[in-house]
Amino acid sequence: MEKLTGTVETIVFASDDGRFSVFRLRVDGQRGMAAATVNAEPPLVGQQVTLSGEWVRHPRFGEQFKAVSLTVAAPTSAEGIEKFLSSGAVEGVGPAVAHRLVEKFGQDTLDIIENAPHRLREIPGIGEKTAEKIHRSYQEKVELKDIMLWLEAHGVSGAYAARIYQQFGSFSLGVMQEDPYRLAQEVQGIGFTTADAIARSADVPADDPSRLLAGLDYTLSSVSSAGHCCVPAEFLIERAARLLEVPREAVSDAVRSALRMCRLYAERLGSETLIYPQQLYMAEKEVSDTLLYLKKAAAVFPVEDSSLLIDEWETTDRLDLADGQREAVAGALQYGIFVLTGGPGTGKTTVVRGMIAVLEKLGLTVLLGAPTGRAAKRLAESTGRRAMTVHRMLEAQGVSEDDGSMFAKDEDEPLEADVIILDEVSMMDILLMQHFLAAVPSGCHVILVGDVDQLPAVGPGAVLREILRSGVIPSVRLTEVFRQAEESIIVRNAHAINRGRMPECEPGTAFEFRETHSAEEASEVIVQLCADELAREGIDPMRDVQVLSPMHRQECGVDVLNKRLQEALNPKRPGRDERPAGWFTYRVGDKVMQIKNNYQKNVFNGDVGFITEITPELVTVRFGDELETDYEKSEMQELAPAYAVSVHKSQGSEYPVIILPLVPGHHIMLQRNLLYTAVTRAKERVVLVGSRAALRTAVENDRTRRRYTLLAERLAQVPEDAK
Ligand SMILES: Nc1ncnc2c1ncn2[C@@H]1O[C@H](COP(=O)(O)OP(=O)(O)OP(=O)(O)O)[C@@H](O)[C@H]1O
Repeated sequence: MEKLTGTVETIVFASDDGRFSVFRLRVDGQRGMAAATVNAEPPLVGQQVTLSGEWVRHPRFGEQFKAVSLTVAAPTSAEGIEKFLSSGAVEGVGPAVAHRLVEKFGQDTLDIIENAPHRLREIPGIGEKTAEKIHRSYQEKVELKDIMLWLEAHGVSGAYAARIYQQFGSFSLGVMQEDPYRLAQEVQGIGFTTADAIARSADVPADDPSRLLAGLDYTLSSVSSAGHCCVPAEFLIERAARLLEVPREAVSDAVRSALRMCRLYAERLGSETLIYPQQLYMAEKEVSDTLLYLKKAAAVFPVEDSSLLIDEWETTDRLDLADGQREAVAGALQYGIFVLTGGPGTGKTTVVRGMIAVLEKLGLTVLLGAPTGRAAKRLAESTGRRAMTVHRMLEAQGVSEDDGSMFAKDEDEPLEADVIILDEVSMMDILLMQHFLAAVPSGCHVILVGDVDQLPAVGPGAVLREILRSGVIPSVRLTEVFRQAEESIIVRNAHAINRGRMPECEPGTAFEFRETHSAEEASEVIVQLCADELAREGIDPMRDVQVLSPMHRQECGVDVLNKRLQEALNPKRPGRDERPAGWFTYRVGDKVMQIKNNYQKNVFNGDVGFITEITPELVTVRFGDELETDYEKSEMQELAPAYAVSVHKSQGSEYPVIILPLVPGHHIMLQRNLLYTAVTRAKERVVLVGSRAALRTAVENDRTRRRYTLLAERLAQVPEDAK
């Protein structure tokens, strides 16, 4: 490793996320300048830096010093100080003021800015406010530099400095030294591993209680991101002990003390003890309590004979409801909480329309919602009423959910409605359900509609399934399929798959299977179908076809398919602007998906659009016919390429044609409810591509991985008279 010392002359490039920069420096004892790169925030112009790393040859930029670490000393010479201050690094100081300051205070300038800012007023033109501004801005730089130095000195990348400073300001060094695990909890982008590296270098012992707790938190959060609300104690202890490299007994003790502090909670189920993080314990308990309360506190609507009202609607709508459907419409009038489930084409939407008609006839206010923007839009279209996302209904505050939404609607300011109907409830996790139920006014009837056989929510819990499993919440499960036979081979096959039977796949029908012998071949067939075969049949591969995949990585995973489909459907051309962002280079014309709800832009998770323009600052995306939205560089992570999307991401959306690869490499994802969810996204045509063996595995595998949650037990356990 070589060392290089010099004075920074110019900053050539600094990435927005502070993870990479290029600068030029005048190397000590040498003539001329050198270019250097570092995976960190850039130093300041005028700073004395010492780099260690190696010389490399960049194909475009030539000889560069690639630094793996950078340490900074404040400029010491008067000339260096003036250069540093002139660079605009300190607010309130430009070249003229810098010159006057150095002329007056010489080598002491920085010392005076830092420790005696009142003296800055000796310079004509600097008043009290400006002096204070200069002091504060310089102080910030000094602190940031100190944090960076501390991190580098402890073997952790200085790139985290800005984020730590943003969160803890002047307390940063204190937090890093005294309570480093707070970094993992409170600084975005810092996980347990980084916080642990910082803590260990600050000599925090391996069995320090704060370390054990942080390790438990981390293990529990990775468990909940796999969809669980709780986890068997044994499993938690085993995993945390392995992560922390400490004996199991130490972790057991930490669990016991966390339970005493109410940081963790425990429940017993048979011989098993299940451990919850506090947030999910509260969520599960509140959801259970509120559901039972709603059941008990249902308002009695002014209707003598509901069947007359239903008859009337059947006549106007020229429809004969099946018994289950009738029971469900009546359920909306009768119960404070009611669940309607059923597969595709079983008439859930028809029942919802019936419910709305009957409830409105009684002059009741009905609110409609769904967990995603796409699902809300479809609900609005099929009922002819306004429908909102649950987040919007609850008036989520904050730009996107990641900001840790707070909701304006809650128990203190509940929603205003007599009845609330939510669709696609299989996609709601326990936390969203908790927030929703908190905002339901007393006496209001809540109707939850969804297909319980779909994949559960991405977040923790399996709310819909658990409510049904409890057996204590009134519900109807529709099983009869009403869709016309000819248009419903997709629906028929969806039901077959759901019962564990192989689907009928016939060439030339709306449900085809293309046999391939390798993942490479499958991905070639998919590209050929989109770029050639379907296009020749007049199907627009960009707008009408959605390629889905069970996985992200691997040959037939979402990432590879996106690259290959982009190459085939929207190739590189001179004059077609591009923007690299992470692993994908976006191009004008690309099909993209919004992957977070963004209330300011009015675009929601799952919305698909096309890039219409790329400038050095902005990427413009058109969603639908009306909405055009600009994305700044820092917002690009809200987008993902959408030539192919994961089955999970497709939940709640429908497409004319879906193509799904099923190859043995997808092994763990070959599950019945995943295949079922994918197939039920298609309105007109399904093409499965892969091996029959993989299809069979998916159909037969109904061992959907168990989700640890005790919502059903909680609901069912409460003594009958309290329900
Ligand atoms: N009782 C009935 N008699 C005749 N046709 C019906 C009946 N119920 C529903 N249908 C028809 O069956 C089709 C499917 O119904 P609907 O759209 O309500 O089902 P769904 O469960 O919401 O389906 P999906 O989940 O696929 O949207 C529609 O064309 C609807 O008009």
